[in-house]
Amino acid sequence: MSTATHSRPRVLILATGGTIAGKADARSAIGYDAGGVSGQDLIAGVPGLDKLATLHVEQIANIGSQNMNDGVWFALAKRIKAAFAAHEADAVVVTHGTDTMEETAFFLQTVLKSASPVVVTGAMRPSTAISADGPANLYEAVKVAVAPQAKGRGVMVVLNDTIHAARWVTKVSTTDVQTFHSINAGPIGYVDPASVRFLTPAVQAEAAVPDLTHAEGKLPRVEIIYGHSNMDARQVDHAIEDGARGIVLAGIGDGNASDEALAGLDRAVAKGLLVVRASRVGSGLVNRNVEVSDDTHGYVVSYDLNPQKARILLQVLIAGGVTDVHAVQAAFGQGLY
Ligand SMILES: NC(=O)C[C@H](N)C(=O)O
Repeated sequence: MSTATHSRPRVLILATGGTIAGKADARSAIGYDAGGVSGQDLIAGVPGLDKLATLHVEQIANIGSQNMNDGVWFALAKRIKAAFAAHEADAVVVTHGTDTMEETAFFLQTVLKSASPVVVTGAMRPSTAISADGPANLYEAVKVAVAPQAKGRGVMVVLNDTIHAARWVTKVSTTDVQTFHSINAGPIGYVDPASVRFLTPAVQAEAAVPDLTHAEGKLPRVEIIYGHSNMDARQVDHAIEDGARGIVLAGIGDGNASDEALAGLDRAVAKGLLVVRASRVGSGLVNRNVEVSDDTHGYVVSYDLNPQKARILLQVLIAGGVTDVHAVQAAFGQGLY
């Protein structure tokens, strides 16, 4: 991308696939394959996009986000960091599948420390569907990315006229176009043909995590173990034997688990694994020392982070050498006031 002075803001679009790039499957009336249409073709299908910004598109991957992986995450993080460092772009828009969009957005939020906007968008209907939602979402994502008031807000998710912060956004419907909600906090803003309006001031918490954007390859292994009634410790013991560095409990209620499962988690702590108590419930915070004495067991709590985001934060911390239980707990509290 040129660094010359531009009258329009410069937006780097990084395409990774997803339903937004999905095409109908000729074998079935309802089926489609996520990924397939190129980022270049996606922007060509959105009238007026070129009037919002000078666009440059790069294809980072073309996959359904069910196949999202550390390799694509690091490729995205490095490219975004390099683009901002070289003043190549004023903002970045990532096109992505919705299944793991919240995880990619949170990973990027965790490892990037830039005031320039990064907006992740996608679609619930494939590009070939009647009333495909991708073009409007892409248009709105670029519109938010270039809005002056988007600066300093970190990584955002924009779909269906709604702007979400990476920390709180989560997918709540398998099929609805309004699938993203910001649990506990609500959306941070709205975008519509008339305006981009934020509901909160721009305060981006300084992430208490190491800079990993130069790291290569894979994040350390952290398992999520889903709590349920009649729970034993077999999965916990298996994770220990299998070499996991950490376990996130998607606990019942307030991050709870049976005595048997907790005994397994204690074995994990004794073996040097980091154990984070999160909740499968979907809203509310998991606080320390309520029904479970975290101080005694040596556990960390996830506060407002859902299990899949707690896993990412723990992976990034371990990868960066932050393994002291107090430092890990402090990092989970960053972003809360
Ligand atoms: N709506 C979607 O994008 C779902 C798709 N499986 C994906 O995450 O890539």
